[in-house]
Amino acid sequence: MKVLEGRQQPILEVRDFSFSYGEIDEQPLFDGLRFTLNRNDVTLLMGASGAGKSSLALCLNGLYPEAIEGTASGDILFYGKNISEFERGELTQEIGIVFQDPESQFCMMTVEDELAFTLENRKIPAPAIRGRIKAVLKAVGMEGFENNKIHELSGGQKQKVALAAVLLLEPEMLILDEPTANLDPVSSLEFIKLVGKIQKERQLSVLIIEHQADDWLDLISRVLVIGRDGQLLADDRPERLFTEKKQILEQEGIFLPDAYSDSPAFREKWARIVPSEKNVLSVRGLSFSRRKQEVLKNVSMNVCGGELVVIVGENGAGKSTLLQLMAGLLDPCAGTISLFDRPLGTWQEKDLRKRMGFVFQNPEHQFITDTVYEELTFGMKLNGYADEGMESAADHLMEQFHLKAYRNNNPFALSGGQKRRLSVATVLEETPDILLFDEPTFGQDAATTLELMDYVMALKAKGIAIVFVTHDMDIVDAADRVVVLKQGKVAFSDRPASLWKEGELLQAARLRLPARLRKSVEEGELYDLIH
Ligand SMILES: Nc1ncnc2c1ncn2[C@@H]1O[C@H](COP(=O)(O)OP(=O)(O)OP(=O)(O)O)[C@@H](O)[C@H]1O
Ligand SMILES: Nc1ncnc2c1ncn2[C@@H]1O[C@H](COP(=O)(O)OP(=O)(O)OP(=O)(O)O)[C@@H](O)[C@H]1O
Repeated sequence: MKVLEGRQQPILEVRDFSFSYGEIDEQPLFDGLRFTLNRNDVTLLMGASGAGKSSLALCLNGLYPEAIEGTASGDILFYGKNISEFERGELTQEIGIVFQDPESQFCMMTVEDELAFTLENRKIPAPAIRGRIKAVLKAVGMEGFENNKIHELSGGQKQKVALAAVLLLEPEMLILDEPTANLDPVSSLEFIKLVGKIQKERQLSVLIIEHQADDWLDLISRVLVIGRDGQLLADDRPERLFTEKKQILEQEGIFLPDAYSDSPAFREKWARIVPSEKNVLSVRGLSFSRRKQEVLKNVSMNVCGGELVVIVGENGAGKSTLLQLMAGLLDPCAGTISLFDRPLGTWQEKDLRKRMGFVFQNPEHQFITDTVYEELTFGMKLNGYADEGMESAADHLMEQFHLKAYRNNNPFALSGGQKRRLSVATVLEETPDILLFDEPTFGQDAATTLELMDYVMALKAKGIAIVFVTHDMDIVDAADRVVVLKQGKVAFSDRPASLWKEGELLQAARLRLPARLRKSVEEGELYDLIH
């Protein structure tokens, strides 16, 4: 593509673009959008969960109408040419997109095959392929993973491979849809730094979709906000949007960056309720191997009634594996896991599921029915709910989790944040003794994160034991106890306040301080975070 020098060269022009998953005149998702993205600009796209950010990304990159059903009007031009005039697949080489759910973009078995496929499509000569793959894997922190099977990677590792694949495309424009959602805190910072470097080197146009702008502030020059009503609510410089126009974000329930926000830290939002001393779940001497790799080594921990325990650690540390073992979905190679002093293996499956709720890292792995309502009532039916009770319980959950308008929608056709809320809501129909959540708040805007946490904290106050796997250090800060996993071993288990003093451990486990401490302490004083 021939490009002119200069900062204001338009790369993508959106002219009066409207889109609907149904008919365009009935409730369009966005309506008459008009904006231009320039070469060498980094733009942040913000909006409440469900506002239409991912859908817009798919339209911009030409995946509509090929890959998504719906109706649209208006035009999108790439370097002045209407995107509908591009050959099939041509535009996807020019506008690289990293999807919100990285699993949806893979088509090969191993990491190397996936990346080689991208390079072969670009007609890169075979002898150069290996070297390029090695270099890109190093850049995203996945050196040596060439022969690993993609479906056997951890969530964050998959996200890193998806990023590597798009970087290999060397596109003119990058669209990144919540690219750091599953990355550990330091990997997330490293990735943002990498995007900045590549953007500068290649003068790319980058569009980032993120709920939390904080770590991107040094990179972005412009912010677009789409409202729940499908209108473009703002198109401005970050400094102005986050100050003079911040009420737009507040009204839409969007996170203000911490540097511009005076809202209290998460840990101050909920009254501190001391957990009981009653052990609900105990893990003793647990070891677990996947293939020949020992993923967990001699792990012991307890979770008490009314306690919020968070498990943290770098991508691939073994967090999701530990949670699945705690839920009885995998069997330990050594050690025991007991619920109320009875090993999990001695429980009837039906009783175990009544007493414990489990939310998968990827919400789609959990969905088994065709509508939001059926999904919510599936467990209730198994547990013998009466019809009227079931209807009102499901209504209550849909109301709480902003899913009422999607009652009859297919769970797979929800937005990322809506899927996450549905997967959390499905385990709340009963009041179990323990809830295990794998990254429950990812993909949420400020308002829905707070509502979800309010709900969970109310359950904790009732005495329910809660375990989170999370990369969100502000949520860690609000927990009763934090367990740090490092290469499958427990490296720390105590109050979060004690962890924040352990600079070396934070660094080794690729963690960060929560925002309230980052604000007051120069992070670099504790350790040199990005090398
Ligand atoms: N394939 C689909 N069919 C029908 N409706 C859909 C489909 N995909 C998404 N939607 C609906 O379109 C709306 C916008 O979804 P989209 O994923 O674009 O939102 P988003 O702003 O990216 O949200 P989030 O921040 O939660 O990821 C949502 O209400 C969603 O339920
Ligand atoms: N199904 C599987 N088969 C083989 N190995 C696996 C499988 N699932 C995960 N692993 C490996 O086990 C290790 C731990 O994975 P796990 O998903 O528990 O990590 P995690 O701490 O949850 O990571 P993340 O923060 O990226 O989600 C990783 O090295 C991963 O590659």
